Amino acid sequence: MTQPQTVDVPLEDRSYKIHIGSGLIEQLGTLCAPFIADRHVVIISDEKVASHYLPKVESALESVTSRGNSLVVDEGETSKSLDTCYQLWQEMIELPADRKSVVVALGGGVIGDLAGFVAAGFARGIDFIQIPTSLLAQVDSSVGGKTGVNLPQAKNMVGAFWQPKTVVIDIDVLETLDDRNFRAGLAEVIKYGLIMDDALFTRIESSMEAILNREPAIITELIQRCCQCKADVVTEDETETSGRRAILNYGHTIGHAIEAVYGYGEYLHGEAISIGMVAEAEMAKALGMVDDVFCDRQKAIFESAGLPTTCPAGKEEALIEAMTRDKKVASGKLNFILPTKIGDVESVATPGGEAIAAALKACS
Ligand SMILES: NC(=O)c1ccc[n+]([C@@H]2O[C@H](COP(=O)([O-])OP(=O)(O)OC[C@H]3O[C@@H](n4cnc5c(N)ncnc54)[C@H](O)[C@@H]3O)[C@@H](O)[C@H]2O)c1
Ligand SMILES: O=C(O)C(=O)C[C@@H](O)[C@H](O)[C@H](O)COP(=O)(O)O
Ligand SMILES: [Zn+2]
Repeated sequence: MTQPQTVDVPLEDRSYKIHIGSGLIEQLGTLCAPFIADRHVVIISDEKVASHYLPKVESALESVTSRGNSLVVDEGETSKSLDTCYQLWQEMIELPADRKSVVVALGGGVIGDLAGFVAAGFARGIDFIQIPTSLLAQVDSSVGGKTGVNLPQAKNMVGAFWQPKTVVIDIDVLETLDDRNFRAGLAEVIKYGLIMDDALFTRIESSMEAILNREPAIITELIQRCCQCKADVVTEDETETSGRRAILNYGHTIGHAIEAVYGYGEYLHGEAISIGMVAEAEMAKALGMVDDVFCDRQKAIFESAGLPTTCPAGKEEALIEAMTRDKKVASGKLNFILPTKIGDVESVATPGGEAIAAALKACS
């Protein structure tokens, strides 16, 4: 077994390590011992992930604590709701969990965001650990401490910044992830190339076959590079105050609107932001920030990853309405993160109607 790689997230008293490698679920006891030894553990997972990995995780953690419970919710985006939080808080108080209990999020981004928020709210905040199992969660959502749930009107509208104590990424679990969800995770990987790492973008372009074949070396490399990119951004602007962290939102203004307008079921997050990035690049083109060459190259990489780049016409008004509820709206002005070249983006305050129309036309 090769040594796990680590990425540090230096955030003063909220600092933590991300461990990346093969066979790490078996090593969970050792990796998590500093945070869970002899403490009560509440593993939160979804039914699909639990069916594959819960017994293994429970048994690995039993080596460091004898007190633990597992709570399993339905799989899918609709579990990222206040109703599910309430249900989990009720179950935790009955266990009973207390302020020294530790939540372990075992699953994709839905479970990480949900369980993180459950931990942030329970007894005014208890420790939590991320064990991300989808590609999307391994490259993005498990890092950085954004936790929360959706409202029907707006994605991720209720939440908290709550950093995990550690993140353990076992690449072996990707074996059981279905193809559609694997490709959805690639949308966030491509995003990191587009917003801040042109070499990563070129690497993805030239390695798509190996990536889609899930060759461990390239997958480990992508996870490591994305986690490092995210750690760098989060370290600079943990709570999205200076604006630096907002670059991670490229494609998300339209992407989140698509997810909400279609009822959080039709499009996976990665699919919605793939369409969102294509549309927002058209907006940047309408503003003279990028040219056709950029837009074509970006669209081609999403197509080669098997990701959607359009959604049906007819929902433009609902999409605009949903965008007005984006968390990047400040003092009534909606900010978009738009590309200037591969590897760089800028924040643009309320582009004109023509640019927004160009973006929505590109969606359909
Ligand atoms: N907090 C953040 O910074 C951040 C960043 C990006 C995305 N997100 C959020 O993440 C969510 C999307 O995450 P996701 O795409 O992981 O969705 P998800 O958690 O629903 O997982 C996708 C599907 O894959 C299954 N699955 C997960 N791991 C598996 C495995 N190893 N084997 C078999 N099946 C597995 C799940 O059961 C689910 O059906 C969205 O809600 C999005 O808003 C948050
Ligand atoms: O971590 C961040 O910051 C991001 O923006 C990462 C995004 O990929 C992610 O989808 C995030 O949940 C979106 O955040 P939001 O603040 O727009 O809800
Ligand atoms: Zn995202």
